[in-house]
Amino acid sequence: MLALREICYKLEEYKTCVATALPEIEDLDPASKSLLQRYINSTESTDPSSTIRIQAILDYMYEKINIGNWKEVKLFIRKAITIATYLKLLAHVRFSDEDTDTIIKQAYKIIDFGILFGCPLDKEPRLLQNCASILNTVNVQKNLVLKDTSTKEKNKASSDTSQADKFNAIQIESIDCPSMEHFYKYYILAEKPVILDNCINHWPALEKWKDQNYFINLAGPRTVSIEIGSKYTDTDWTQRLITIEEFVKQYIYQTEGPTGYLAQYQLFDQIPELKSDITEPEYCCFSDSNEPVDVMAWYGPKGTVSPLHHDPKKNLLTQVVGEKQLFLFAPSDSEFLYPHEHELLNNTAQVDPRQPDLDKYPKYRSSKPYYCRLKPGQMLYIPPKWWHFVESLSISFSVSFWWE
Ligand SMILES: O=C(O)CCC(=O)C(=O)O
Ligand SMILES: [Fe+2]
Repeated sequence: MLALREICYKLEEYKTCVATALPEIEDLDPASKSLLQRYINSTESTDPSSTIRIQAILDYMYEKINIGNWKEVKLFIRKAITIATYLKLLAHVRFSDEDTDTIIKQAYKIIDFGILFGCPLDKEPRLLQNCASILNTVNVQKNLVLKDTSTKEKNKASSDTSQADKFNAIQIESIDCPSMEHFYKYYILAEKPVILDNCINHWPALEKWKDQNYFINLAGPRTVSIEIGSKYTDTDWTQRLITIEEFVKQYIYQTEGPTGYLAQYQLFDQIPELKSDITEPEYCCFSDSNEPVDVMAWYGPKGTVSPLHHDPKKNLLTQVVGEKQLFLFAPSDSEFLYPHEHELLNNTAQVDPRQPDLDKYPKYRSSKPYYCRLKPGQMLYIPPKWWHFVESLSISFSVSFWWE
């Protein structure tokens, strides 16, 4: 366990790389640049009022990124956010006069703002993640009040395993951890979905993640972005920034109020400690590109719904905690599923396969649904462009591996 002063020294070791990164951000306005430059300068950072001045830069940048479409936000602004965040963190840890617990919790909030809205610097792409790892070496008091009910939920949900008939659907076949060749030939090349059993028995996550206190312990004060509302196609759907501790307490265990879902979230990038609980499946090596595999977390209570949609990459959707029901359709079924017309939603279809409205969507009758209930320890291979609808039947944590 390190003292706060040592933490400061360790954080400050990144100053040199930030100092070289700043001049390379070419389009940044000279006023912001020279202000940031002043704070990288070590004598200036011993001034406690620097927190306020750096915050002013961050507020200004934040205003800029909130204009227009997120995808069009200029990278130089996001790089400047990363640098300003780092400097704010230094000033905060050095000058805050709160108790250590509060300082550390606040420090995680500062870092996560930078991770969410900033972007990697070329020279030190994991700057803020590394700062978080340094903070992890200080022991903060944990506040655990939760009882784990996931086992109860799981048993209830598992009581009915074969629902495929009820939905007039074909049960997706499951096979025991196939050889690489078998998986490649009969599923990847054939573009066929399949459930893989017994491939992740060695994952520590299967045990560790059953207890939601584990996440509070490991990363309670970290901020994440969650989705609120039953599904992203609803008009009242929104997103919210929240700490993991608040999320677990307010949304994982809640039975009333709107559903909160930590969906399609790069949690393992932000909190690398969680990565050691899982392993990238070897099947992901069958790739047509050098792009890294996208590893996404899907963590939520019972009742989260991902409406019928398709994704461009291959997917091994891995169930770690709880149970989900899924409906899959081949790409050739698209016309029977009524994709939304708007460009932003045209990978999403309107039909709800649980209760298809056949008056509104008569062609659905011609579709061929595939169905499964995915249980802890199982992986579902979803070929690229296959439609999928996903509903959690209990508290659930899934990890998807997307690759090209
Ligand atoms: O689990 C979910 O809610 C959706 C998962 C999904 O759509 C995916 O992995 O591509
Ligand atoms: Fe998906």
